Amino acid sequence: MSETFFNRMSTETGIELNGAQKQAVLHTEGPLLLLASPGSGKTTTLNMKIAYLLFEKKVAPERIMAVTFSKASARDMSRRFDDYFSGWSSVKVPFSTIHSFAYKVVREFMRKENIPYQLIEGGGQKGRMPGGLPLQKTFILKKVYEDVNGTQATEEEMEDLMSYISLVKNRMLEGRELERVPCQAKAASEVFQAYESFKQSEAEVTLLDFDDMLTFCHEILRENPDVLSVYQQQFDYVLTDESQDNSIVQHEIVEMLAAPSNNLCLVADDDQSIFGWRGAEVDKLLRFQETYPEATVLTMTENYRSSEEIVHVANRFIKRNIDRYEKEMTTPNGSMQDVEIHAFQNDEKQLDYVVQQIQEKSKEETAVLYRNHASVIPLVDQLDRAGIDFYMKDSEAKFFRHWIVEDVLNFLRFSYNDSRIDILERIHTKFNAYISKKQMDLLKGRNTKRSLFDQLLQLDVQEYQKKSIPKVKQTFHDINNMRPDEAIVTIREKLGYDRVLRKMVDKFGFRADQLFGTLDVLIRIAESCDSLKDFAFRLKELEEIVKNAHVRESSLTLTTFHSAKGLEFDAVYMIDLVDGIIPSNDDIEDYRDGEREAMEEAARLFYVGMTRARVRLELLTYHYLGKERVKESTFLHNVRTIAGSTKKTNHREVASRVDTSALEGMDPGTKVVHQAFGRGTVMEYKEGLIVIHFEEAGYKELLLETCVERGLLSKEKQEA
Ligand SMILES: Nc1ncnc2c1ncn2[C@@H]1O[C@H](COP(=O)(O)OP(=O)(O)OP(=O)(O)O)[C@@H](O)[C@H]1O
Repeated sequence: MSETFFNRMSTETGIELNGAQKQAVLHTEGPLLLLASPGSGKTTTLNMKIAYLLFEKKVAPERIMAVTFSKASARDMSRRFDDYFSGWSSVKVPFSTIHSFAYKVVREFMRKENIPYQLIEGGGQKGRMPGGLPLQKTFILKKVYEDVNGTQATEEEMEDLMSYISLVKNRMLEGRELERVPCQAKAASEVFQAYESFKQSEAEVTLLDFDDMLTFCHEILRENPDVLSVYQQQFDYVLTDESQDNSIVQHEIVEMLAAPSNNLCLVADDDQSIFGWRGAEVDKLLRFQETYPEATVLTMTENYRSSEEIVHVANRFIKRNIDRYEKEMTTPNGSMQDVEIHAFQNDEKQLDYVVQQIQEKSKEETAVLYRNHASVIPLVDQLDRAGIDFYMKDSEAKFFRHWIVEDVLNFLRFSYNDSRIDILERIHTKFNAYISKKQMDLLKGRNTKRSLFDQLLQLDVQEYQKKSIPKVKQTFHDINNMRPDEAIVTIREKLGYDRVLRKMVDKFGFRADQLFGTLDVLIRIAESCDSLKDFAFRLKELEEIVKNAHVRESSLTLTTFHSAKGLEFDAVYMIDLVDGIIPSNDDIEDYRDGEREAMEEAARLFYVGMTRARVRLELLTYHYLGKERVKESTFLHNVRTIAGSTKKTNHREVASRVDTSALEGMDPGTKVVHQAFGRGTVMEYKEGLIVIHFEEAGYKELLLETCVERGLLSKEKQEA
């Protein structure tokens, strides 16, 4: 009977399921973990499974709970389902997110219990805080931060606090555990507790943020067996896609809901878990059989998406990670073209290359992938100037509102007219005229249209100011006649803005790479502008372009690695592959301190990126970012090693001088034994150094030559 179904499915959809996929479709009763590699048809199989339940087992659609990761993936899933089956039936499957289910539970419960509540995220908030500000999450957080610390939170601290709160709630942490979660914001755990008590007691109604949906829903279901039972009886089958990105609280909601029949199907790829920073808990998957001893675990490792070359490189690459289910990804697709690696002199040359490639190969469905939002702005600028249309998956205009951008614009405004006290007020502490608060107050009282520098000199100024103020005045005057890129460099170097920023980094814990990165991006944009006015205008224009880029139709997609999840393209360019960006400096530091979690997540992000490509995968790096010398990404180095060893060229310059036979295939992920340190896994091989994580001795960087010469290191023998 099922063969008839599969035959019909293949005629209707053009997809002939493989053995593992069919097995996954047919396994409907009891817990199932479907662990699968990228492009192995997870989403496809999940759709087919739902079709099987509906059309073959005649399950009513409302008795299936099909959960996706985000609203966007719920839409994608629904569209794919319609593409496959709209000719078959007009049934609509209610795909939803855990969040929307949780909100429904909370809503119904609060209504029934007559508990008034209000959301503090997502717009449309009613009510005011003491002081008149709207009852919104950010305002509340700013207020409680100030109450706890006596100072205002910086933008970075706010961002970090938001992630911290999300993580704490998604992992359901309490008490001392709160202090163990790293957060750059001062006294984060106290701020969190103050925030929680504000929400519960300050307003007339209970205030809820988005994460509260999950924790409240969890609590309601756990503490009210009658309520839980009502929801359990609504669904016969629970299926979740992208389960590697579910947090503990989300996993537990799903588990409660699927009980007692446990007709639960989790579709996941532990190697694509990239949301650990907001509480995703891959460990839950790794322990699935502990939770459900009767569970079936199926793996699907045949990648239908990518070429042989891409699959080979990605498969070898991800083995550098230790915390994972071991799988071997293969592909029925043939050989197409090598994975290309290009190293440019600087980021500007990389940009030129990408734009030129896109122009030449405009027919291909292409994506440019990057880690940070800011790094794509210069590309947006160049593409727009070249008249190339693009779509941005997660268009983010926040860059243009960053205080660094505001500062630079204010410097430029002041260079036009140095009598504007309102502008000097905002920047007087940020350049080297050393204007004190008292002097500012005196200036404010004067109210004339003359140069504020001239007026300052009439006040009681310090000896050093007598020299510095005329110089600064002249520099501002010069800036007004400069090209905009030159003007920004002058602000940074001659007016001392860089120095001020460095001090702020030390004092307030800002991230230096972000601040200076923002300035570098501004310089890139300024380079194509003729005047300061042009530059200011162009920034506004770019902000609009970015804001509108998520609605355009185009064969070119610009997206962060994170948002590329689940997508596929003919050609993929991964840009800015340098240490400090991917992996980030924090990832590298943690790793050197013996904590591999962040580094492994960064590697997964890199892996998600590579596995989006069907045919052409280009990995791009450079030697200089602006003026700063940078190192190519460790991950790119891994790929070079893998690609090199595939071609049988000897890429191991050091090893070639010694007996290399012991090292054949010692790529990241290889299990080794060291005479002194015991068993371990190769993490990295770079410039003669091999980094190994030993089970007992932890991380070691060893000189490969020495290890080989002395016969200290060998590959672990595979068990027969
Ligand atoms: N049995 C099959 N035969 C041919 N093509 C298939 C088969 N299964 C899936 N595909 C195709 O392979 C591609 C990848 O499938 P899908 O997007 O479902 O994979 P996935 O596992 O969800 O990927 P990822 O986790 O990387 O997002 C799609 O183009 C899909 O149509």
